[in-house]
This record gives sequence, C-alpha cells and structure tokens, in this order.
Amino acid sequence: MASASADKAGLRRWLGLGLETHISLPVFAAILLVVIWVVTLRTVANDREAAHLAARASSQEMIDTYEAQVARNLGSIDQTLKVLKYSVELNGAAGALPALNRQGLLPSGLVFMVTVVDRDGRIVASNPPLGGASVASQPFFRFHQHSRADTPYVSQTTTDEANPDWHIHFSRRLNDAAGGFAGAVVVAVDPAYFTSGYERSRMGEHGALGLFGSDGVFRALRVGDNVAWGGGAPAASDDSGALVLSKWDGRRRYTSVRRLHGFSLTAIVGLAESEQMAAFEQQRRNYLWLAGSGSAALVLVVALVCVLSWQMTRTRRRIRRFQETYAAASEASVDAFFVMRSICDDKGTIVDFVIEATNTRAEKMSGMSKQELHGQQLCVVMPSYRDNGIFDDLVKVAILGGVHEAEWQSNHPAIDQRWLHRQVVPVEGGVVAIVRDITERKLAEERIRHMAHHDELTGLPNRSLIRDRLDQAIRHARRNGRCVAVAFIDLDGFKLVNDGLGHNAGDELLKVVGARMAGCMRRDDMLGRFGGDEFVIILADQPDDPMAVAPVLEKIRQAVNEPILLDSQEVQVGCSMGVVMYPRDGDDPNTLMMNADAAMYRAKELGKNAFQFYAREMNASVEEKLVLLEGLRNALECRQFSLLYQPKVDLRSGRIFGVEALIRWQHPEHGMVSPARFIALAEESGLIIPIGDWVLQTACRQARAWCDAGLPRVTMSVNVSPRQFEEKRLVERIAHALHDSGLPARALEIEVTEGLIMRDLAQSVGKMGELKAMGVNLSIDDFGTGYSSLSALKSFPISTLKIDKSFVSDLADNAGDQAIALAVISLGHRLNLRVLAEGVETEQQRRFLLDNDCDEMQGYLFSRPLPPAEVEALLRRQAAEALAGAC
Ligand SMILES: Nc1nc2c(ncn2[C@@H]2O[C@H](COP(=O)(O)O[C@H]3[C@@H](O)[C@H](n4cnc5c(=O)[nH]c(N)nc54)O[C@@H]3COP(=O)(O)O)[C@@H](O)[C@H]2O)c(=O)[nH]1
Repeated sequence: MASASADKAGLRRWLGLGLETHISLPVFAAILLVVIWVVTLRTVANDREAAHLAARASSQEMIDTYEAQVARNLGSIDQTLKVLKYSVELNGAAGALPALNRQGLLPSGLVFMVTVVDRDGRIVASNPPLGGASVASQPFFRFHQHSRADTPYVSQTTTDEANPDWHIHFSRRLNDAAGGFAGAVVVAVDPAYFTSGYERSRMGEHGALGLFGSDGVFRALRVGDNVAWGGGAPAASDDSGALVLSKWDGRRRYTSVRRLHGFSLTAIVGLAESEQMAAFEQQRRNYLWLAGSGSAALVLVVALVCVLSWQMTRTRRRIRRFQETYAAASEASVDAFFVMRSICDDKGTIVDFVIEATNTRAEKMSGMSKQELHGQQLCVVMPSYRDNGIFDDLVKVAILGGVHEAEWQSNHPAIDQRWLHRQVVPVEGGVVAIVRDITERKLAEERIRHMAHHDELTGLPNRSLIRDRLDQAIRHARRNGRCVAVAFIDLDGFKLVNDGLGHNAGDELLKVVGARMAGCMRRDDMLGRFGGDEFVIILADQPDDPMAVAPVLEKIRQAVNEPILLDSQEVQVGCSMGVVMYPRDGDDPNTLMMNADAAMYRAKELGKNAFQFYAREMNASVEEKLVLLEGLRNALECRQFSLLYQPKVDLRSGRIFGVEALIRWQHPEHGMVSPARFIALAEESGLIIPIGDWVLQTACRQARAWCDAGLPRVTMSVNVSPRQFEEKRLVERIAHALHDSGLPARALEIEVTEGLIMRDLAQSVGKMGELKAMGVNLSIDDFGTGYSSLSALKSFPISTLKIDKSFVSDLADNAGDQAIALAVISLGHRLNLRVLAEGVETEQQRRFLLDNDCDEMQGYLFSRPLPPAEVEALLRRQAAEALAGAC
C-alpha cells in the first residue's frame, strides 16, 4: 500500500515536472528543431538531386547540340577533302585548286587552309599559297603513306613549317591509277573552329566544350574564353552527363561524350558542377540560414521563456515552500492565526472582516472548525468584538498600519475567562491577528505578584504589602479626616514551641494563629505577617479613639490564647500587641511601625499576652536596646563582665556540691545589667560566642583556684546558649578551657536547655556524646518548659534534670506545678538521673521537694548567686563544719 502510494506520488511529481514550462518547452523546442532540420536537410537533398539531374540533363542536351554542330563542321571538312581529292584526280595536283576556284567550290582560306601534297610530301598546291614546303614528316603524311584506308585522317593540333598557326590536319589519301600512294589532300582547320558553339549563357565561365581523338588527346577544348588543345581527355565514356573530374583543371563537371561518326573524334561537353549547382548552393544556403536562424531564434525564445518560467517556478516553489512552512509553523504554533480581509461599504469604510485562513489553534480557540470559520464575518462569529474595542483596533491597523498588541479576558464560550494576547499586523487588503492564550502566564504573574506580596506560609500579606496598605490607609484617612489603628503583634511562647517541637510544628502554629486572628477581623481590616512570629493588623477608617479598637484586639488575644493541638501535643501561646494610631502616634508608615514595635516590647515587659497602646516614652527602651548592644561590643575588652556563683545543695545533706556560674555586666552608665536583658541581645548579635568563651575560661579557672586553695571539690556548672551550643568548635573550646585552667573534665558541668537540644536532636545528642566522652557532665536546664519525648530523653547523655523555677515558685499552692515537679522527679529517677529544683525560695518548697525525693536544689533559700570570695567562705565554713562533725 505504502509503496503504491509512493509510486503514485512519484508519478504525480514527474507529471508535475513534465507540465512545468521550463521543462516541457525545451522538449517541444527540441522536437521542433529536429523537424525543422529534417525538413530543411531533406529539402536540400531533394534540391541537390534536382539540380544534379538538371545539370546532367543540360549536359546531355548540350552534347546533342554540339555533336550536331561538330558533325556538320566535320561533314563540311570531309566534303571539302572529297571535292579536293576528286579535283586532284580530275585536274591533277596543280590544277585542282584553280579548277575548284573556278567552280566556286574552293573554301575560303580564312576558314580552311587547303593543301595538296605529292607522294614525296611536298606541298604542291595550297590556298592560301604556302610555297613548296615538305610535310613528309607530318603524321598524317606517314599515315596515308602506309595506310590504304579511304578514311579521313585527323591529326593532333599542331604547327608546322608551312603553317605556324595552331591547326588540325584533316586529310585523305591520294591514290595513283594503280592504287599506289600519290600524296594527300589536306584541310588545316583552326581548333577554335570546333569550339565556337560554346554558349556562355548556358555553359558559364567554367564549362568545357571540345573534341578529342581516339588517342585521348584534345584537338580543341574551350573552357570559358580559353581555347586549348593537347592534354588528356576525361574518363567519361557516355553521354549520361555524369559528374567527372576534369584532369586539366581538377574541376568536377557534368560530362557527356559522343563519338563522332566517320572521324576518330569524340565530342565532349562538361558543365562545371560549381556553376551548375550554384543556384542550388545559394538556395541551400538560404535554407540553412533560414533553418539556422529560425533554430537560433527558437532556442533564444525558448531559453528566455524557460529562464522566465524557471524563475517563476522557483518563485512559485519558494512561495509554496514558504506557504507550507508557514502552514506547518502556524499549525505547530501555540498561537492562533486569523488571516482576515477587510469588507468595505460603498464609501470605503471597513464594516467587517472576513476570515480567510486560520490554523488548528484557532479552531480550538473559537470552538469552530476551519471550514466553519473560513468565509465567516468576524463580527458575526464574535459579536462582542464590536463593543469591546477589538474590531476598532483591527480597523485602525488595517487603515493606519503598524502593529497593535493588547491583552484581554475572553468572554467567548469556548474560552470563557481565559486571558488572551493579540498581535495585529496589517497585510494587503486586511489584517492578520495572532492570538495567544496567556492565561497560564497571567496566573503565574498573579502567583508571583501574590508571592511577592504575601507570606508563603500563612498566605497573609507580607512586610512590603503591609507597608503599601498602611500607606494607602493613611492617605485615605488623611483625605477623610479619619484615623488608622496599627497593632504590632508578637507571639509569646512561640520560640518554645518552635525550639521544642521543631520548625514544622512552629509553622503549623503560625498558620493556625494567623487564621484565628484573621477570623476576628472585618473584611476591610488587614492582617499581615511581618516575619517570624510577628504579625501586623491595620484597622482602617477608625474614629480618633484608641479604645474603639480595644474589643477587636481583645478578641484576637483570646483567640490566640486558645490551646492548639500540634502533632498530638496541646500547646498554648499568647500574644503581646503594641498599638498605634494614625495620626496621633505618627503620620507615616515607618514611624507608626517603629512605635507599634516599641509598644509591643512594653507589653512584653509588662507581663506579655496583652495589648499596649503606644506612649511617647516607650521609644526610650528601643533606644536603650541599641545603647546596650553598643556597650556589649566593648564590654569584654573593657572588662565589664564578672561571674557570680550560685551554690547547688544536696537536698538531703544540705551540703554544697556545686555552683552555677552566672554572668554579670557592670555597665559604666546603667550600672549592673541582668543577663536576662543582655544574653538574648548577645545571642542575636553573635557576641555570645566570645562572651561564652570568657565565661567558660573564667569559671574553669575559678574552680581550679578553689581546688588549689584546698577547698572541697565542687562541680562548676556553666550555661551554654543555643548559638554557642550550635557553634562548630564548642567541644574544642571547652577542651581548651579545661586544658588552660587544668580543671579535670569531671569537675565541669554544662547546662543546656531542653528547647536547645530539641532544635536539632541528632546533632545535639552527638555533641553531648562528645562532651560526655571527654568526662564533662551535662544537665538539662529549665526542664519541663520544653517538649522532649521520653524516647528522646533516653538518648541524652546527661546526669541531671533541672526542674524550671517557674514550676517551683507556686509549688506550695499549685497542684499543676506540683504534678509537673513530681513527674519530672519520677522521670529523672527512672532514667537514673539526678533531679535538681531551681528557684527554691521557701522552706515549704524545700520541704515538698525533699518529701518527694528530689535530689538537689538551688535558690535564694540557700543562697543568691555570690562573688567568688563569698563562695570560698561558704565552702570553707562547710569544710570546717564537716571536720567538726567528723571529730
Ligand atoms: N548562656 C548564659 N546564660 C547565662 C549566663 N549567666 C546567666 N545566664 C542566664 O541568664 C538568665 C538570667 O540569669 P540570672 O539573672 O543570673 O538569674 C539566675 C539566678 O540568679 C536566678 N535564680 C536563682 N535562684 C533563684 C530564686 O530562688 N528565685 C529567683 N527568682 N531567681 C533565682 O535564676 C537564674 C538562673 O537560671 P538558670 O540558668 O535557669 O538556672 C538565666 O536564664 C541564666 O541561665 C551565662 O554565663 N551564659
């Protein structure tokens, strides 16, 4: 099947090629040329044959005429010889001529020279008179002397003593009475006498006419005006007029010969081929010239037509290829093509466009097949184009030219609501519209725009959109004399969840909280996520009364406070809100946001989970933070840090077994600054690394100093913050501090918070393992505030759990805290860990802890954090007491 269709296609291709003018015309021209030349050559051949035959006929005719003429002449000569012979026989040699003269029978001496010769060869009489010359040596004389034949003798053309002019001897023998030789009668004739019949008009310049003897020697031969003799006769043997080469001049002649009766002479007529065929040759040249010039003209015309046709074919092919390429490209294109011709009214105004060509994409876009579309009027198929400006745009392009581009959202049923892009270009008599579906791009742009202005996690407006909206709200409020409330919200306890349960839980919490806050607001209000656990609320179009926004803020606070179930764990967060009002707290977005931030910090300071309206003096705390940070940078260098040591006591024996190193900062202007204020700042700025190093080294040196002073050995506990713990060289730094101070590793304890470990459990456990391997003790600080699972806890290489002081402070009255403390104690013991309660301030707390088997305690009840000297005193006293007890 495939090969059959391929054959058909091949045949079609060849037929197509055959029909191409530049191929068929040369073929036709070649045939025509062959015909022309066959006819021409045939005609020439025919004409040649005719001319040839005519020449031969002419030659034959002329030989007839010449023969008759010569026969007459020879007859006349022979008659003269006979008369003369008779007269000699009658009157004797001397009287013969006068007797003939008297009778008027003597021929004129001008034509014939008549001579009588005796047996000795002497001329005895002649006319004109010649004297007694001897002709005995002449061939005719010898012929007659020896031959008795009574036939005339014809000599060759000759001259002799008696007659110096060239002549031919015609002679007859004279016999005596006894029949012996008695001499001869001779008639000498000018050879030209026999060629006078030469007709120039018929024989031309090179015709030949003459006589030759049986010896083959010419007696007379006239060619043109020249008469000659001697030389060999041609080989012609009949009177057929055959074409024979004349030996004397090498010309070919139509030659006829005829033997003459009674004489051993042959008449010859030759018509020169060159002359006889001249007319034919001229005609042949004419024919050939006509055929040649006709052929050349034909070839030229055909060549021209072929070149033109070839160029047209090439152009057509190019156009076809272009059309095919265009069609293929347009078919493969993602764009729809509509080729449209303008329809004009009587005045030339474009009233519509008729669709002339489309591609497959156009079918999909219009919901109509190509056949249905072709020939349709645009505004009939798409009536809405008249009203939505598209028709006007097409008309503009068709009239004014140029390229028009635009995007629009379709309402055509086949592609309803899809975004389209059109490019309209003018073409001869109409326009081409290239239409592309850009819905995906539009959606992507929308997504990108949304992503650029929205928080990826919660989908809420982001920082930049918040600022824009705030700007808008301010401008609107400025125009309408209204106010704008802005609340800066920071979640309380978020860090704990994020650190404890991991980032995924933190993300989930942010989403839930975001959704809850959004649920408390009206449509015109705006909630955005500013970053981390910070949110911003913009309440536009407010009266000049801050308290008007209080209900919605309270509603938000309560919604946020609701417990949240994360990964089967229930958590609870609060929110601290700083609220500002435009224009009273600032008249631009920056000022408003900064002041809201300050108010939020004040809310935090005042116990968190509340909202706080901005007051001018709040900005001081922000400034103070900056001042603190500046001071912190110099604090190490300026030796403004010191360490206090808070004793850790065995609950049962009351003995000090360790101390916790707690940093203090003596600020030159602000006095003693609590680590609760600057540790977070040091964390944020990265200064915690050098500060932490200093703490480690100082604490290790102090512990070693106490050892060296002979005091009872105590474990030195050092707090390590998250950033410190995550720093790559932590283990190396601790090893370095131990090595520098000479403190044994077992005398050092590192306190890490539960949240810190949970940030990256695997890495934390690995690092703790390394420290444990060095011999360093590890304890978990603030236990109970984080979210360690029991299985995770099991993998920690720790020795102590520290119950956070927030559970200890209300231990006496709060059953929940009691339950937590008891659970931690029980858990610790089950894991073979010691349990230390921190923040023990009252005897009641101590008693509860002791009664419930807690191992160790730390708190103001026993001692506040102390300078080294006071710890030393305590240790000495304890040693002394121990000694006294022992004694
Ligand atoms: N990374 C480091 N963190 C440090 C370092 N030094 C201190 N800190 C951390 O700063 C926070 C505040 O510390 P501080 O103001 O020193 O408070 C400690 C004690 O003074 C306080 N405490 C002790 N007993 C009581 C008490 O009975 N009642 C009460 N209200 N407070 C008490 O508790 C703080 C010790 O807590 P903890 O570390 O959890 O044991 C604090 O978080 C320090 O950890 C440092 O060098 N590096």
